Amino acid sequence: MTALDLFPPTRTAALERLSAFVPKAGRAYAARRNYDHGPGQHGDVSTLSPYVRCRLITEAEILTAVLGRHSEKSAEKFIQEVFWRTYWKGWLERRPTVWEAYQHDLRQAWDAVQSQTGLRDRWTCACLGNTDIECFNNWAQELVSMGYLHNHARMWFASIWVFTLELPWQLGADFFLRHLLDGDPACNTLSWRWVAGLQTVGKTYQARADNIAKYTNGRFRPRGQLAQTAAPRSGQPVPPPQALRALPPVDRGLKTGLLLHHDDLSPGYVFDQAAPVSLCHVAVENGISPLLPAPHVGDFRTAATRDSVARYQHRVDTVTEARSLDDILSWAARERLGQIVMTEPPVGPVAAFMDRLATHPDAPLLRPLRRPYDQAAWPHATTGFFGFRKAIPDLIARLN
Ligand SMILES: Cc1cc2nc3c(=O)[nH]c(=O)nc-3n(C[C@H](O)[C@H](O)[C@H](O)COP(=O)(O)OP(=O)(O)OC[C@H]3O[C@@H](n4cnc5c(N)ncnc54)[C@H](O)[C@@H]3O)c2cc1C
Repeated sequence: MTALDLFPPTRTAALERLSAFVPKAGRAYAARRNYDHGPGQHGDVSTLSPYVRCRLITEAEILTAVLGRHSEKSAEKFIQEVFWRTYWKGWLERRPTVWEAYQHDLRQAWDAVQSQTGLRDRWTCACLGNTDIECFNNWAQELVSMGYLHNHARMWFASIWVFTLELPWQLGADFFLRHLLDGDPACNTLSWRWVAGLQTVGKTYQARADNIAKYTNGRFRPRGQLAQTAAPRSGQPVPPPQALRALPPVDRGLKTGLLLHHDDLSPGYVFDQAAPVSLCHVAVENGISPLLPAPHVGDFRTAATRDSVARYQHRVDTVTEARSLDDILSWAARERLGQIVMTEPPVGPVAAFMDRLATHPDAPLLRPLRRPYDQAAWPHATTGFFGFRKAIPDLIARLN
C-alpha cells in the first residue's frame, strides 16, 4: 500500500471520503478522535487533510456537509478542528515573519547537521526510525511511507523529537513538511512551535508513556523511555498581528489568464469575479526545505492539479502547463494577457514564488483573489484560539 493508494489524488475520492465520514463527525468523533489505531486504520478521524490542504475540497464544503447531518452542538469538536486549520492559516497570514524566521533557523540547523557529526547521526536515526523508542520509529516509518500521521501521533512524535531526542524543532518540522501529503506552512510550523513552548509562551506539550499506551490501545508502552521534563525552547517572541494584505481589484476590461497552483485547486470563486480566457497550471517544486520533498508529495500535488484542470478547462479557451517563472511569462506573452488572476496563495513557497513573478518587469498585472471564507475568518486570528472560537457561530452562519 502506497501513500497515493491510501489517498487517491482526486476530488471524487475526497467527496467519497467526506460522505463516508459525515455520519461519524458528531459525538463518535468527540469520543474516538484521539485513538491512533496504526497505519491505514484511521477510521475514527476524517483523513481529509491532504484534500483540504490543496483545496480539492474546501473547509466550507466539509462544514456544510457535516452540518447537514449534525447539529452545531453534537459536531462541535469536529467543527472546531476544521476551524483550527482556519485559525492557524489566518494567524500566520497576519504574522508572516514567523515563517521567515522558521526558514532562517532551519537553514542554520541544516548547516549544523552538515558540520556536526553527532547531530547528523541523531538526526539520521530519527528520520530513519532507527532510535531506541519503538513507537517513535513506527511513526517515522508510517510518515515516510504513507505521507500521513494521526494528530495524536504528530503530537507525541514532535514532543519526543524535541524533548527526548533533543533535536532542534525546526528539523522535525522540516521532516514533516517533506513527507506529509497535508504538509502546510501554517499548520505545521505553528503546531511544532506549540509543542516546543513558543506558541503559547511557556506551555509545552509533553508526551507521556501512559497516554501513548492508552490511545494506541496498548500497541506501544514506552515506559521509562521518554523525557520527564519539557522545558520551553527559546525563540523569537510572538510578533503582534499585522493587517491582512490589501488586494487590488480586478480590471474586467483586461484580457485575463488564470494561474492555478496547488495551494487552492477550487478556483470557482475566481470565475465569479473575473473572466479568464486561458488557464496555466504551475508546479512550484520546492521552497519548503533545503532538501527535496518525498516523491509522493509532488506526485499527489501534480495529480490533484490535473484533476482540477480537468474540472475547469471547459471554462477557458486554452490550457498550458508551467514549471518555471519563464514558462508563465511566455504563456502571458503568447496569450497577450493584460492581467493574471489566481486564488490567493497563503504565506509559504507558492506566495514567495508569486511575489517574484509580480515584481518581474515583464509580468502583466497579478491579481490574487481572497476566498470569501478566508476573508471572513482571518481578521479574527488576532490572539489565541479561545478568542477566535467566539467567531465560529457567525462564520458558520455565513457559509451559505
Ligand atoms: C506537530 C504537528 C504538525 C502538524 N502538521 C500539520 C500539517 O502540516 N498540515 C495539516 O493540515 N495539519 C497538521 N497538523 C494538524 C493535524 O494533526 C492534522 O490536520 C490532522 O491530523 C489531519 O488528519 P484528519 O484530516 O484525519 O483530521 P480530522 O481530525 O478529521 O480533522 C478534520 C480537519 O480539521 C483540520 N484539523 C484537525 N486537527 C487540526 C489541528 N490540530 N490543527 C489544524 N487543523 C486541524 C484538518 O484540516 C483536518 O483535515 C499538525 C499537528 C501537529 C501536532
